[in-house]
Amino acid sequence: MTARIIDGKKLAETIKLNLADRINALKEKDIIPGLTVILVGDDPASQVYVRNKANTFTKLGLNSSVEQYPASLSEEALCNRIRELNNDPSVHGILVQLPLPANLDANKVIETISPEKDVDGFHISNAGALMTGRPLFIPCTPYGVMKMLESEKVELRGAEAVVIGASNIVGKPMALLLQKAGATVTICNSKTKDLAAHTRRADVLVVATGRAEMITGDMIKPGAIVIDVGINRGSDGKLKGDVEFSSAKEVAGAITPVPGGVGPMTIVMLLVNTIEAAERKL
Ligand SMILES: NC(=O)C1=CN([C@@H]2O[C@H](COP(=O)(O)OP(=O)(O)OC[C@H]3O[C@@H](n4cnc5c(N)ncnc54)[C@H](OP(=O)(O)O)[C@@H]3O)[C@@H](O)[C@H]2O)C=CC1
Ligand SMILES: Nc1nc(=O)c2c([nH]1)NC[C@@H]1CN(c3ccc(C(=O)N[C@@H](CCC(=O)O)C(=O)O)cc3)C=[N+]21
Ligand SMILES: [Mg+2]
Repeated sequence: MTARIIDGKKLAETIKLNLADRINALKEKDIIPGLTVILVGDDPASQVYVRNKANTFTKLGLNSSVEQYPASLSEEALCNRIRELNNDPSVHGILVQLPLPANLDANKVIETISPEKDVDGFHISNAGALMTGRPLFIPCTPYGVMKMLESEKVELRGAEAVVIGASNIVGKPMALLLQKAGATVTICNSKTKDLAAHTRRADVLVVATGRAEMITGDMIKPGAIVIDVGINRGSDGKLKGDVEFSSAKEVAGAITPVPGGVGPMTIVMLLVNTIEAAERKL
């Protein structure tokens, strides 16, 4: 048996179509949801993502601007610019593309963003709000994964969910959302002993490590739902997930591809969060 492919690109398009009413209702009140993306340095991969985000926004008639700064930008100058954006009523969302150059303290920069405009959900107060069950913004990638599981009608209550990766932007919020939905959650990291023993128990397996194709079919429970968050660019320029798709699809019940899986969902949830931020200003 071969796995069902969970088409993130298609689901993202469907969600976008369903946002039209909310966007129009805002426009009738003369509000156009606006996102400002700040990119520091000249990492080519970051430039691609930032361009994808901006294109998605403008196609839907939303405002989006990208501000690019040299890697030499000082922390103070960056924080001052963020404070200006915090006070600009035409800006509903502010996103500082990560990773930042090493001379900048990412925590300090993110905590300068007003929590009401932190559409990534990375601000420490938004992380705390999510943890205590009162989220202001749900981080886009885990949010998108939950929408994929919903669309697949995956029963999460009582499910064994295993999340590999424990970052603040993917693994940890992912685990919280799965837990809230009723799953029994295990979080694995690079020190986990016998990773395969954990992954083989998973009804729902979410992989977010940044280690290309580290999860192979023999590590997957037959019929499991496999969500591959990884984005790894090979030396051939092609994108690879953290899951070896060819072997995993022979065992899993359903699986997300890379590209065309979680990535497009992340962008559409950023749209959702920005619209939500604008609606709160009504
Ligand atoms: N599709 C999308 O929209 C997005 C994709 N990504 C992609 O997702 C991946 C993860 O991103 P991010 O969370 O930011 O990465 P981080 O590097 O911040 O975190 C990686 C996590 O994986 C764990 N890990 C690393 N190696 C192993 C291993 N061999 N076994 C078990 N756990 C391991 C680390 O463990 P430890 O804590 O012990 O260090 C850490 O917790 C990347 O490929 C990234 O590009 C990220 C954001 C959005
Ligand atoms: N503050 C901040 N917020 C983020 O959300 C954030 C970030 N920093 N830094 C980098 C990661 C990564 N990320 C992706 C978003 C979309 C795709 C995406 O659209 N992927 C497409 C293909 C892209 C391609 O072809 O390169 C896909 O998987 O089909 C991928 C990765 C958001 N991130
Ligand atoms: Mg993807």
